Amino acid sequence: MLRIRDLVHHYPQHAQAALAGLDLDIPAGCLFGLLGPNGAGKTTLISLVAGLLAQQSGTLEIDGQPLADYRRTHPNAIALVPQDYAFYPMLTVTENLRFFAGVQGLSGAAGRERVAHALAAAQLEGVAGQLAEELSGGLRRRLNLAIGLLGDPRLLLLDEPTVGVDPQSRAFLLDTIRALAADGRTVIYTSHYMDEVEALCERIAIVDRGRVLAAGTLDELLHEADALLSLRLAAPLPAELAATLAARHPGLRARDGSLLVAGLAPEALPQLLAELAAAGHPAQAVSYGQQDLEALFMRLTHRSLRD
Ligand SMILES: Nc1ncnc2c1ncn2[C@@H]1O[C@H](COP(=O)(O)OP(=O)(O)OP(=O)(O)O)[C@@H](O)[C@H]1O
Repeated sequence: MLRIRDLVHHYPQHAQAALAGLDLDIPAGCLFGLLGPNGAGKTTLISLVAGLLAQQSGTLEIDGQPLADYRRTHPNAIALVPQDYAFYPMLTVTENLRFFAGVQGLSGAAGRERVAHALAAAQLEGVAGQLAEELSGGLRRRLNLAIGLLGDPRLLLLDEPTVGVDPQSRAFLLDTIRALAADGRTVIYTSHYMDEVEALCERIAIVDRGRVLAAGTLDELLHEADALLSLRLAAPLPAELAATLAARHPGLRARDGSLLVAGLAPEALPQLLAELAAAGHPAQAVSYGQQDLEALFMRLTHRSLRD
């Protein structure tokens, strides 16, 4: 459905390209995850697809049509749900929805039907008359999403839609997004949360410095990943010791009471176990050969998602 080739984008007064020749194919009806650290180019990419930024060079096509032509013939087919709250705090939930429906040319009975549909899809009926500024973080995210659904888009672009929400709202949002994709929509989902992308998305692209470093189904990506060594420890490793070990064993990271090491040569294992024991943190259990998206991500980008 969406075909992207050699997409380049420069912001004025910014020497480094935000997109540096990005290639990507996103099949129709796919729930697609864009995973990348801060500044990777995710927002720039979806802003270009949404038409918020003018295309500078490269190819952007939907169903074989240049994006600009597609947008002209299908004005409401692409919707962006931005990272920031994009509604009026001093209007109620319903007033916001009516206003944004009007902006999209949805008036009269059709407009009312779309507002009711968006309210129901985001389960906001119970707070329809409340001022947006009085909503909790989770309900604000749902209002952002509801506004994105007004035009019944075929392609929905979600920019970190679960940032700052409580676990219950997060679970609700993820279920809603799944249902939207199951309905045949194409959904592009950007996130820092590896677990969300893993659980939600059928296909994933790892993006960094304006390029796609790897793309495919989770299985395909993990197939290419290095085997992962996992050590269970009695207690979390002190940060200083973890840093010392990471300097000697690239791909090592401490997570709670575990130590994970990607791509460790088997002959280096005894030395690592001896170092841990000498430091007073002997491994209690060792497993080898797991695959892990986070390890692949770190190997490809040389940084963690929050760097
Ligand atoms: N309006 C702007 N003006 C100048 N430079 C920008 C602008 N927006 C983004 N950039 C730069 O372009 C690059 C890509 O940024 P972008 O926001 O697309 O990344 P991102 O992957 O969405 O990051 P984040 O997860 O932090 O939102 C970064 O180097 C960023 O500093």
